[in-house]
Formats: sequence, C-alpha cells, structure tokens
Amino acid sequence: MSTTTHETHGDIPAQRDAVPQAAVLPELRPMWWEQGMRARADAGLLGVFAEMPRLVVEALRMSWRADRLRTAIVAVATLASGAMATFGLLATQRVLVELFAAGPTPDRVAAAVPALAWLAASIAVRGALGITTGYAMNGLTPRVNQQAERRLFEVTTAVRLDSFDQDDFADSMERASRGTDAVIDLIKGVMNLLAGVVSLLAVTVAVVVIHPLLLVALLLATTPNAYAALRAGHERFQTYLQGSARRRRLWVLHRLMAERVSASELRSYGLRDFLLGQYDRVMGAQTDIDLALARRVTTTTSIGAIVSGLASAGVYVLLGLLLLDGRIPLAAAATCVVAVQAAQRALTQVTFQVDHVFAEGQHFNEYVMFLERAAEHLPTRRVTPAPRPESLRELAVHAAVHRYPDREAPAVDDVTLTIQAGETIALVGENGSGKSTLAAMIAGLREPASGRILWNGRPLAEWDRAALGDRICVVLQEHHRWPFTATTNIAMGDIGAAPDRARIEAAAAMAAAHGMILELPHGYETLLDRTFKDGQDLSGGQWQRITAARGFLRDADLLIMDEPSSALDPRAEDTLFQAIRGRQGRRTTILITHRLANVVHADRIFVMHDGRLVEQGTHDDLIAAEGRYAELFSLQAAGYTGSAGVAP
Ligand SMILES: Nc1ncnc2c1ncn2[C@@H]1O[C@H](COP(=O)(O)OP(=O)(O)OP(=O)(O)O)[C@@H](O)[C@H]1O
Repeated sequence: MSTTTHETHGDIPAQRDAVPQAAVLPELRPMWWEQGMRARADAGLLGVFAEMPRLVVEALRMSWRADRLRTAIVAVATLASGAMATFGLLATQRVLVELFAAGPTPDRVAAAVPALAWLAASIAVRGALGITTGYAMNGLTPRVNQQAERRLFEVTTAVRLDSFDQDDFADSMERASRGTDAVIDLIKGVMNLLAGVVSLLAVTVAVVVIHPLLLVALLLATTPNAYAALRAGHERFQTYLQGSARRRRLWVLHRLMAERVSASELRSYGLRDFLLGQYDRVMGAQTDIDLALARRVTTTTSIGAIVSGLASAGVYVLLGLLLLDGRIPLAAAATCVVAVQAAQRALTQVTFQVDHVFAEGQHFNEYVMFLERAAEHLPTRRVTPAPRPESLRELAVHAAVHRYPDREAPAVDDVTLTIQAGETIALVGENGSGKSTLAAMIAGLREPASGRILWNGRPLAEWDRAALGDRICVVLQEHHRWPFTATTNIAMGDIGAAPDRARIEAAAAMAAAHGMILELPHGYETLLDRTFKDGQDLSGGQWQRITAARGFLRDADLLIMDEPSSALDPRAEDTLFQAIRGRQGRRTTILITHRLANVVHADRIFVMHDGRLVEQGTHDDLIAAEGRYAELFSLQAAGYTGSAGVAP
C-alpha cells in the first residue's frame, strides 16, 4: 500500500487537471462521461448565470408546492424589510439635515426627534420582519427538504435496475443528493438577494441624488470584489463537479471502516492498515486538490479585495474634494458617508448572496438535471392502459440476449425456452453462466437487449406492470437483510395485503423459519437490526429462511428462487424443497441451484453455459445424454459417495 500520497500527487496543486494518471486509483481517473460536465463547468460565468432564472423559478415553485403560506410570508417580509432600509436611510438623512441646520442645539435636537422616531420605528419594523422571516423559514425548511428528498427517492426507486450498473448514474445521484439541500439554501439566498437588491436600490437613489459621480465611484469600489467572489464560487464548483467518484470512494471507505457489516472481515483479515492506507491515498488526492483550490480562491478574492479597498479610499477622497469645493453641503456629505457605508454593506450582501445563489443554484441544477435525466432510466411507459395479465398459462423466452454495460460477452446469449404453467423447472450451470440474469429477465427486472419474454404469448412489457408483478415472486440470490421486524420481513412478500399473522406463520413454516423466529427474544416482533436497541441479527442460514418465507407468502403464479438453500442446514433444506415440490402441478416455479440433488424432481432442467442454453430435459434424460449436466451431477455425487458418476 502506497503511503507516498504527497509524492505521487505532488504536482496536483500546480494544475487542477494534472493528476498523474498512473499514480491515481482507476476509479479516481477522469472518466469519459465527465467531459460533458467539465464542458458545462468550463462554460464560464455567463453561461451558468443564464441558467439561474430558470433554477430560481423551479426552486420557488418547489417551495410554493411545499408550503404556500410560509413561502408567501418569507417573500413579502423580505421585500418589506428591503423597503424599510430605504425608509431608514431617508429618516437618517432627515435627522442629519435637522442636526446640521443653523440655530441653538436644543432646537435642532427637538427638530430631529420626529425623524429619529421614524428611524427607530423603521429599525423596529425591520427587526420584526426579520423575526417573521426567520420563523417562516424555520417552518419552510423541513417541508421543502422533505419534498426535495422525496422526489429524489421517487425516482431512485423507480428507475430500471440496470441504471445501478452505470457509474455515471451513481455519480450524478451523489450530486443530486447534495442538491436536495440546495433547494432551501437557494430560496434563502434568493430572498436575501432580493432584500439586498432593494436596499441597494434605495442607497443608490440616495447617492445619485447627492452627486451622480459618487455612483460611479461606488461601483468602482465594489465591482472587483463582487467579480472575485463569483469567480471563486465558479472555481469551487468546477472542482466539486470533478470530485464525484472521489467523494463516493471516500464514502465507501468511511462505511467499510465504521460499519458493522464489514467489521468482522476487517478484523479477521487484518485489513485495518490496508483500508487506512486506501483512505490516506484517496484523501491525500482530495486534500491536494482542496489546497490547490484554496490557493486559487484566495488569490482571486485577495486581488478583488485590494482593488475594491483602493477604490473605496478613492470614493472618500472624492467626497472630501466635493465638500472642499463647496459642491455639496456638510449635511449631504454626512448623509453620503452613511449612504456609502450602507451601499457597501448592501453591495457586500448582494455580492455574497449572488455568490451563494450561484453556488447553490449549480448544486440545485445537478438535482434538477438528475431528475430530468432519470426519465431516460425509467421503464418505458405505455400511453394506453395495459391489460392486466391472467393466470400464467405459458411463459416463453425467445432468442433472449442480455449484455451488461462494458461487458463484451453477453451474459445471456440467444436463449429460447418455454415453460408451461404448473411446471417446476431448474436452471443449472457453472458460476457466471447466466442463470440469475436470465431469471431476472423472466421476472421483468432486466430487459432483454434483443429477443422477447412472453407471458401467455404477450411480451412482459405490454402487460400492466404492477399487476404482472403481483403474479411473480422472486427470491434473489443476493437477498437484502431488511432492517425491520421478522414479521415485516416476511410480510414484505405481499406488501399490498393487510398483514395476516396466520399467513405469515404458514409461509415461515414452509421455509423452516417458524420455530427459529419463535425463539428470538421478541418472537415475530424482533427487530432484525443489531444497530438499534433490542435489535437482533441472524445467522446466514436463518436470514435465508426468512427470505424464502417472504417468497412463499404470496402463492405467486410464478416463483423464482435463486439459490434459496445455499446456507441452509440439511433439515431446513429438506423442508424448503418439500414446500417447493408442493407447488408442482399447481403453480410454476423456476429454481436455480448448484445443489443438483434438489433438481432431480424438477419437470425439466435447463443447463446453461457461457450465457447459452446447452442442454435441457429431465434428470434422467440429461444423465443418459452424458453431457455437461451428467458431468456436474457426477462430480457432486462423488462428494457424497466417494466415487464418480453415481446417479441416485
Ligand atoms: N451487474 C452486473 N454487471 C456486469 N456484469 C455482471 C453483472 N451481473 C452479472 N454479471 C456478469 O454476467 C455473467 C452472468 O452472471 P449471472 O449472475 O447471471 O451468472 P449465474 O449463472 O447466476 O452465476 P452464479 O452461479 O455464480 O450465481 C457473469 O459473467 C457475471 O460476471
């Protein structure tokens, strides 16, 4: 493990894109799909600015949908607060005029009192409006966040399964998750920007009234700072855009080092130093990039601040000259100092908010673009309502091909087979021969690249998707350990139905799970997540029983069981296969297993090899044919009997 991060990445700070290819983990190299993003990031400030109005409207629309009343309160209070700033400035001017007027001091102070009262009132109203905005914003924030996140999850739970095989999808999802937080920040930024712009307009008017030349000076004093802030924001976002893979990698490493699932293997294999080394390497690259960014940002903002500072000094010199020249009276000059300071504050606020809106707008844009692009990942929608499938009579696979992204050889290659209702068929073959992929296509989880899967003669995609899903149940090889109670874990097999304890227990019994669940500290109500109070974990075989029970809960027309018994003890395995045999002639079952003794009773066995269907028939047919199946069967049987080639 390399610990020479700073040597290998020594030249990163010099240039953002100069990460030496050979020294970087493959997953951290710039990918071809990043080119589009980089083009967008390099589009320049103006290009990105052009997108802002659309994004702001979209964010406000989301806020409006989430909570109309609070959105309206925030908008009105913000604008009113800006208007109050104008009012306050006018009152200040009035106070100064009265104080600088000729006459005895008590009279001048007395004359200034009404204006002072107005000034105090405007400050009080502004304060009240600020509290109102804060109060409304506090209520708005969780509602908007919830809506933004929900929309994201609505999409991530609906996209096709193959989307998760694409790294660009995962990266854009990572940025979209960050973008959910950006909605409310964008709205806050826009509101603050509005307030800033209103007060800026107010002081601009005041300054122009005093002397138009001051406006030019004021602009000169603030524009360099504003531009520098925006430039820096743009730089930050460019770097952010290119770091998706790196951030995801870090997140993976965080989880590997801090989560329960990997804790045992980490210790048993002594992976601590290895993982810490990986972390140092990725984090080292990230730190170098961050430092380079910090240097660029600091240079940009420093130059902006210096130029702005010099120009500010110029404004005061100009004011002094105008005063000395007698072109403006003393009261006006004093107001002007107040106005210039107010203008600078307002401009600083506006600049800061523009930068903020700009940065959050770009994050929000990632969210919006992800939602838009995700439409391409959704299953094709039918315009006309699709018919609901009747009970399965025949399931046919015609010349089906499936190819995973970036894999040249098809995982399933030109497979044709027909299954009649009530049959129990077995898919067997060596690891990687395509069994699970074929099963996933039959279940409608993956679409064939070419060829067709027909349910009662009609392609799967032409049936009502939800109704078809109700007729198919899949027990996956890589089942998920859902962190819910045992009851819920099984009830999830028929999530649309009201939970029925008797049904759940019957399904558990079919999978040899009933007794085992009763022995848990809280029986069926035991939470199967050790990371919560009173939560429990199960052994691998116990989890597999729960998973199989979930498959049995709904007496589905078609049950696909992918390696349902790999972790089961012989007794549990026997119970499970008896349950599967109980479906024979009544319901259709597709069984994938390497334990060939369990497929002897199947109506037909399909043998796959390198994605192709190479043999089919009953156990006896295939043994007699002395082909691949007979060879695999003999090898396994020899393990039990100590001799080769023994059929039961
Ligand atoms: N998500 C994926 N992305 C890329 N390739 C995949 C993916 N899933 C499977 N493959 C590849 O597709 C081929 C078929 O895999 P599949 O899981 O269908 O085989 P299998 O016969 O079920 O194997 P096993 O007996 O090990 O479960 C293999 O070469 C595998 O490496």
